[in-house]
Amino acid sequence: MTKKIVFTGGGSAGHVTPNLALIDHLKKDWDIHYIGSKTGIEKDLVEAQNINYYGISSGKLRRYFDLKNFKDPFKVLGGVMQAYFIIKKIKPTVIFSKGGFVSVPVVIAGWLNRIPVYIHESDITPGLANRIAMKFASKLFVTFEEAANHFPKEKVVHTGAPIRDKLLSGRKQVGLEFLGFKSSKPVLLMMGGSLGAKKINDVLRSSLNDLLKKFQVVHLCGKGHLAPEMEGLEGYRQFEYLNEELPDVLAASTIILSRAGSNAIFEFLALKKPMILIPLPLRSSRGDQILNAKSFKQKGFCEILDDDTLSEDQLIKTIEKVYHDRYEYIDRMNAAPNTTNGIEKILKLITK
Ligand SMILES: CC(=O)N[C@H]1[C@@H](OP(=O)(O)OP(=O)(O)OC[C@H]2O[C@@H](n3ccc(=O)[nH]c3=O)[C@H](O)[C@@H]2O)O[C@H](CO)[C@@H](O)[C@@H]1O
Repeated sequence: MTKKIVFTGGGSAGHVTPNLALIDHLKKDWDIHYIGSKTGIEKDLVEAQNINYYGISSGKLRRYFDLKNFKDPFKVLGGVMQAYFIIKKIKPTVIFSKGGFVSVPVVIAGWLNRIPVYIHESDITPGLANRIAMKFASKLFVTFEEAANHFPKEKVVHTGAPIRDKLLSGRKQVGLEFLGFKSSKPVLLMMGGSLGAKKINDVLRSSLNDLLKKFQVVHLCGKGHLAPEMEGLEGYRQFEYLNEELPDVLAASTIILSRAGSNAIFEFLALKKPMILIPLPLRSSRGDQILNAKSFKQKGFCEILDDDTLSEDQLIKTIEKVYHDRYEYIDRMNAAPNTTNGIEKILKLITK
């Protein structure tokens, strides 16, 4: 009998790309199904891989007051019902959840169907979705070693981050050609999290006059954040989101400016790219990125800038410092243990 697995997770790419990394390895021997929301980023990313996709209704779990908070519990309940019948029909061996609010109904429905549920948490502290979901899970896998303290001891396993294989085999020259960049000038890659980062986009763009004297800049600015007036600027390329070309563009990048989303920064670490991180501030998050960035700074992998006080001058100076000291950051990353890929450990636990 073919082994079957249901994946879930969505809302932003960080709740999807780790699933894709695992799916790549399971495709050959497992029958794979994905339950996500009807319109989230996960739908496009998963369907592009020709995986059976089921859209369910899902409510957003908010930490702030909103009239929708009264309607959304009913959507979540509706999602549990839909997921329950989908899972009952598929009869999977296991369910793997990467979190995000759409995963909650799926995890509950899996538990109701008595299917073992495994959850992965990328950040040091669990998000609201995973805090609810972990009560229904058999095992909890975590990216950060420090995260183990925030989960029930009997369930938690430190595995590291599942990283897509293709990201680790990018070709520098192909990346430079795709970007239309020269090999004689360093490349700064800016990744603002999968949904972009408006404030950093603005400060980076107004620093370009200075930055482009020393660097070529490739800017992943997020959906709806392209600046048409900057098209054609020599040494500057902007994209809303890169998929197939990302491995080559990463290989062509010398240093990275980024938010501090867990998956992205572990990918940069695996590729040994010195980083400048600007974590999402507390006023618009639970502070998970601040903890992620602090952990990397403590290990000497990055510099941190504060989103609230970010200025052009500070950004330019920090980029220049990290570029100047780049080999020191790379040495520390090379010396760090277990930083490449959590895939093997997770696969072992799932397939057991
Ligand atoms: C706003 C928000 O809530 N952000 C959270 C979200 O971030 P977000 O969804 O931005 O996730 P991450 O930064 O962890 O990962 C982004 C993923 O998208 C990929 N990518 C990005 C841009 C692009 O053009 N192409 C591409 O493939 C990256 O390679 C990476 O695999 O989940 C992370 C993991 O739980 C958290 O740490 C973040 O705090």
